[in-house]
Amino acid sequence: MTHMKRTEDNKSTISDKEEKIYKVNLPQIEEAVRLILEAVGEDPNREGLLDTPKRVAKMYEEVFEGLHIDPKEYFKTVFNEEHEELVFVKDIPFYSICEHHLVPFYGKAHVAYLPKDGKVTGLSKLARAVEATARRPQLQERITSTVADAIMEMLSPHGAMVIVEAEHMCMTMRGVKKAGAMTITIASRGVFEEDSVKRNEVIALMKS
Ligand SMILES: Nc1nc2c(ncn2[C@@H]2O[C@H](COP(=O)(O)OP(=O)(O)OP(=O)(O)O)[C@@H](O)[C@H]2O)c(=O)[nH]1
Ligand SMILES: [Zn+2]
Repeated sequence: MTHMKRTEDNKSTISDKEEKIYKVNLPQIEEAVRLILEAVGEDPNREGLLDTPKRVAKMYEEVFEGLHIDPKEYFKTVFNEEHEELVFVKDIPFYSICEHHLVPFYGKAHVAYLPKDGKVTGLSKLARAVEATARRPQLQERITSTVADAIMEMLSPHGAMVIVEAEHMCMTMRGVKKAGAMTITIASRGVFEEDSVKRNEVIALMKS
């Protein structure tokens, strides 16, 4: 017989995190933005720019809110469900900020794992882990491996596989200027690392 059980204490951990007021130094960001505007030759006191430092500070608070969340926490939500075949959430949209240039990179993440010993997490938690990991100064490779490693550590599955495909604005609007170039990164753990058939099954589903 199968049954689903939610771990109550874990649920409250997530809620606490989500309701947290992020401690970001907004005035310091505002001052920095005023300095940048001055430095590029703008007048931060002209009407159109007066509220810009405030807006940018709030934007950074939002896009970097993942700095205050440990994605592993989400995988404390575990259902005891005897399912030992593939679970795959694909096409999870995400937006992140490249840590080299502080401009966006964005695309889709695909997260698969093969549960073991009845440890199945909530589907939304896979997407939440991507979101929390993306919302900080990042590298695409690090988003990919962080999510895969968090699943492995918290759920001890047979394996986990994360594929991220993204376009980097630092390669599009500046520098090499190659609009449309997509970067694909893969992290394969456990059986997905060892077994190319299993890996290819995920890749085929991703493309379907
Ligand atoms: N591996 C990796 N590199 C990234 C990522 N985002 C941006 N980059 C790269 O980081 C590199 C930084 O290179 P640098 O030579 O230090 O900086 P740069 O002079 O601005 O480089 P260009 O972008 O080539 O003009 C560039 O090649 C970017 O394309 C990422 O998520 N992963
Ligand atoms: Zn960059």
